[in-house]
Amino acid sequence: MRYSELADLYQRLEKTTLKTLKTRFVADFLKGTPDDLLEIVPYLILGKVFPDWDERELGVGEKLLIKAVSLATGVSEGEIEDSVRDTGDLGESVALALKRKKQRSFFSQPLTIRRVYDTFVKIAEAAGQGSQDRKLKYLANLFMDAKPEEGKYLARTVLGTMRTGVAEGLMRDAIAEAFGVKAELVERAYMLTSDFGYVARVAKLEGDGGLAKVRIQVGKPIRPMLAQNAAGVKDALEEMGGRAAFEIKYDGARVQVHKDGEVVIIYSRRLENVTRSIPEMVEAIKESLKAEKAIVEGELVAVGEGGRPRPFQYVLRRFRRKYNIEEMVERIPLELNLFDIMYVDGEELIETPFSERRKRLEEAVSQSERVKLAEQLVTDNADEAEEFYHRALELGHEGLMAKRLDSIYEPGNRGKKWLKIKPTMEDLDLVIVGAEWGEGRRAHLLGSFLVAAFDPHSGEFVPVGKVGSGFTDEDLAEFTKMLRPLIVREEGKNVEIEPKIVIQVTYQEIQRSPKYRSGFALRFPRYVALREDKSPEEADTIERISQLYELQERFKARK
Ligand SMILES: Nc1ncnc2c1ncn2[C@@H]1O[C@H](COP(=O)(O)OP(=O)(O)OP(=O)(O)O)[C@@H](O)[C@H]1O
Repeated sequence: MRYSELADLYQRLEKTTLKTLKTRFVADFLKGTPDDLLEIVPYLILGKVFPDWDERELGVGEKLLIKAVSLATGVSEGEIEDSVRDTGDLGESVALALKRKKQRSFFSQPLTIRRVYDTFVKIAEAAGQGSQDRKLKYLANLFMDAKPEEGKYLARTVLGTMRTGVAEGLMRDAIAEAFGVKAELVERAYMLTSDFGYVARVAKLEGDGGLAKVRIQVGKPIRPMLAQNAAGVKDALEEMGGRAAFEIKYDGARVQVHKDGEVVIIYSRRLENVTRSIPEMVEAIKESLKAEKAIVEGELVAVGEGGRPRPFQYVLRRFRRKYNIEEMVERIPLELNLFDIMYVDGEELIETPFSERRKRLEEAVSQSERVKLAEQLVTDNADEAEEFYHRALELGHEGLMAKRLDSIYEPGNRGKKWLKIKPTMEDLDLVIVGAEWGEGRRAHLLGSFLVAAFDPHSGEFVPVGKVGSGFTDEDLAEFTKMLRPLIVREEGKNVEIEPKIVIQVTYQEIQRSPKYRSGFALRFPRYVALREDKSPEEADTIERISQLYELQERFKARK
């Protein structure tokens, strides 16, 4: 299949904002995709080469890409850079450079999707000495045979800046439409395997029946089950029917561990493979997890003096580190608090009640200094739970989780089977969708950021406020650098930004307001931290804000 067909699809997707139309375009394309490409095409459509949980990445930056295009077209690197400054869009500039190319090489071969993908794999796998040169050569070869439009999308794929507005929900619907299968079954299979390529293949070749039989697989991350807020311990206990498991809510980063014999893979909350950044945990898990094959979940916490937890950003620093990891092992010691088990030695446990899963977890793990079980109290006594809650806070933890004893594990669901209890109003994790250039000394920096919540029904991001405080000068410089490539449109001082970056925002209150389409506005929003561990679709939703609003009003009424 020709790559030009895919380029054509990207172009059509870019030209419409209508979700139904986009879904149809993607569905038609998938329908026409041959079986052997079905595992890779959904990801290419999403603007990715590999699923997020795949450890491979291209490792190609803007500089190398420009060099490759220069090599392929004879247009100098300087000229391409100038052009990027003019167009503000590298993809566009690559297309322009390809248009200027004097002559098509005599041996030029039309690009196929297979060739593009195989080249990407080679680029991702190039390592060690001379790898930059090899990557350059592979890329230049692709651009040599690319038509301008193809070049544009190749560049965007390589840099991860595709802007076709296709997200997970749309892909799910498109797979269902393409192969005439039920969207719920596609969703279910995806929640269990996080693999659109695999799901698309099963949908096509085995239909609804095949999808319904999809099981979790060691080595493919399961979408995490999530929690809602509770106003307090008492409310939580009531909601759970009078008796519940309370656990410490550790303030770290959630991880999902897949063990298969000697192989241990650790996924972050975003289901990215973070194994390499925490080698000491891999060893500790191998020792503690007695089962041969297992999938377990827990919260990874950075421990400070006297065993007190440090803020979750420390764990994220560990995840980010690519070099001199050993030094970080010393500087930021970690502890894993396991709280769930989804699979053990051939047995799938997600439909097993939580109380039983906990037992299985206890059996599968022998605790050590680095690997522990989340501290738990099963009770029907509100005072006892309250006491546990206060002790958790005193020890420096975030609060408690309450879990229904009879609940199954619901991948990707934020239901009422798990509730979190925290002392303050919850900070929100919101997506940056716009910004404003500063003034005077800060004219070259983006200053105030329009933040939005996710609406899973429409797949859109709906603004709820503007955040201008809480940033240091360094933060603003970093955000400007990060957001510049994501600028979609500029109008005067205002810029529209592609929803990619999630930040944690604190605020005084949620207000009802006609100012935004969401109907809500944050009062005194303030930046707290960058949430690199969350994708835009994992940001807080409009429903959640509405729930928090109701909780807030209840709190107020009580006071
Ligand atoms: N004992 C525990 N059981 C379950 N989750 C826990 C536990 N301790 C800490 N956590 C963390 O709390 C989170 C549960 O809250 P929620 O489902 O709302 O996730 P979240 O959106 O990441 O929220 P938050 O920002 O509060 O961590 C889990 O994702 C996990 O990272």
